Amino acid sequence: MAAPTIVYDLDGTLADTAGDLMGALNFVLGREGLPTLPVENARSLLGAGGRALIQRGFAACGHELSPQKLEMLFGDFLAHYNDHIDVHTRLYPGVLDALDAFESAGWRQAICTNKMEASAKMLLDRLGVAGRFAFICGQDTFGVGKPDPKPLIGTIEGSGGTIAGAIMIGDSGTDIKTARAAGLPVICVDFGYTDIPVAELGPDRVISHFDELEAAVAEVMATLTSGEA
Ligand SMILES: O=C(O)COP(=O)(O)O
Ligand SMILES: [Mg+2]
Repeated sequence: MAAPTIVYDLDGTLADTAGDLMGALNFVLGREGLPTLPVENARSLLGAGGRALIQRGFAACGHELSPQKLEMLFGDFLAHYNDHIDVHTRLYPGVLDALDAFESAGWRQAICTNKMEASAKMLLDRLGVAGRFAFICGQDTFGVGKPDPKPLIGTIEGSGGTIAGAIMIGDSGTDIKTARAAGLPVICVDFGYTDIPVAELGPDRVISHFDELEAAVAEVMATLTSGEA
């Protein structure tokens, strides 16, 4: 059987990126003369990519954006973000050990994020882990972002893996919907960016630390092969 594939979401799952994403949002809000938003707002603003973050951030300040204005702000947001991508951003505790464990066990590992592909690759490189992943997929890689299953399926295929035997690890309802639409099991961390507690959104398992990931994956995979799913 081909090596199984584990596909990770990035923001709120592998890395705590909220400080730098909210920093870039606050840069464009400030430039428009609007108040800045606290980093705690990240839970309800992140998860659907940069354009959605800007739209939601401006909506929180009572502003609707025209498509043209949004594109202009997105360009400035992205330039600021890419220049400050790892000021506050860190991998969550236990991530490196988990990546080591799955690599040693022969898994293919990949990323499927709603970040832009270039930003995701730059960030993973700065965090010293880009080489761990067989494929890194962003919101622009296949022309559509999560929750459409296309980027997840493309990530698995791009990694040389197969849907059967693949699993998604995420932090939000977006990741759960994406995994379900692609027919994959999904495990969620409970410390990421979602305003509704992730346990209420129906993942196969919830973990609170990466130390719990190997056991959770083993349990979910055993359930699938025994047909109890
Ligand atoms: O950039 C975002 O809003 C979310 O990205 P994610 O898909 O890695 O959580
Ligand atoms: Mg996420």
